[in-house]
Amino acid sequence: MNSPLPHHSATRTTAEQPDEEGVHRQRTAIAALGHEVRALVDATVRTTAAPDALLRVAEGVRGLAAQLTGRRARAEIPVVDEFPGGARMYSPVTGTGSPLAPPLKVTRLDGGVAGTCALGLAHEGPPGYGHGGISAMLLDESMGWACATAGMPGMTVSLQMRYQRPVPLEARLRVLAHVTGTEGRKVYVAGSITTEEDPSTVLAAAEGVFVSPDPEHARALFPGLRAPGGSDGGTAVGR
Ligand SMILES: CCCCCCCCCCCC(=O)SCCNC(=O)CCNC(=O)[C@H](O)C(C)(C)COP(=O)(O)OP(=O)(O)OC[C@H]1O[C@@H](n2cnc3c(N)ncnc32)[C@H](O)[C@@H]1OP(=O)(O)O
Repeated sequence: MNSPLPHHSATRTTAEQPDEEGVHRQRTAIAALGHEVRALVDATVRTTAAPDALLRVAEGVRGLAAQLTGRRARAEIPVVDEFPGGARMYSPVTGTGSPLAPPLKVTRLDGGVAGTCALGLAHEGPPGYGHGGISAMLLDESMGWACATAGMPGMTVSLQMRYQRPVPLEARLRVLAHVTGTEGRKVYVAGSITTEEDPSTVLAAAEGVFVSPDPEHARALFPGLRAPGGSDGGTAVGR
């Protein structure tokens, strides 16, 4: 699992809740498929193959996609997820099941979180370097985790980025985030990206404001979210 932070396993209601072993098997399989599709994405943006080969592969991929049956509804929280504050298998940032995710692995630090990942050619902005939007995504997500770790899961209302050096592709990166203050439902957070090799040179930095929605707003935004036990329809957030 990619998100070893505290989670709320009872915050979601589903008609068919698999047992712990079933969830583990499903997550393992989701991560295995995510890994292979990420490799496919990498090969897709790296290849120099001729048009005939590209068209042949396109046909094969269409056939594979047709085997992925079932369809999760837009606001449905996957049975393998723990939201908020836990595993998000299909997150475009941390999700081991997402071909879009680097994926970023987040761990708790004293006073914040640290994330590690490497970006690939699929995340390119300037040739050889990461796209600025991808850096913002890594920071936004890590800062969101810092809020959750501080007990105030929230949504970004402001994110100010500073791009100081280009972020190299194919280098191990370290993303740090910590809460700098709170004011009512507002959480102030700061974050930075460096390489693991040179942690003293900040490549990109961000300051953000996150807001914990009040319970009524959270219920409206996330209808799949329920309080532990699910009886009162309340939420585990918005405190
Ligand atoms: C369940 C959790 C799940 C948490 C889920 C976590 C998933 C993590 C994902 C990573 C993070 C994301 O990408 S989140 C996705 C991107 N963000 C969004 O889509 C958020 C869109 N915004 C919204 O939906 C809304 O703004 C909410 C729900 C966040 C808050 O609405 P609200 O509850 O009505 O809050 P509102 O009264 O307007 O504002 C609350 C306080 O914040 C201040 N405020 C508002 N905007 C700003 C701002 N830009 N800069 C400074 N301060 C601001 C207000 O002045 C007010 O201060 P005062 O008067 O109280 O002093």
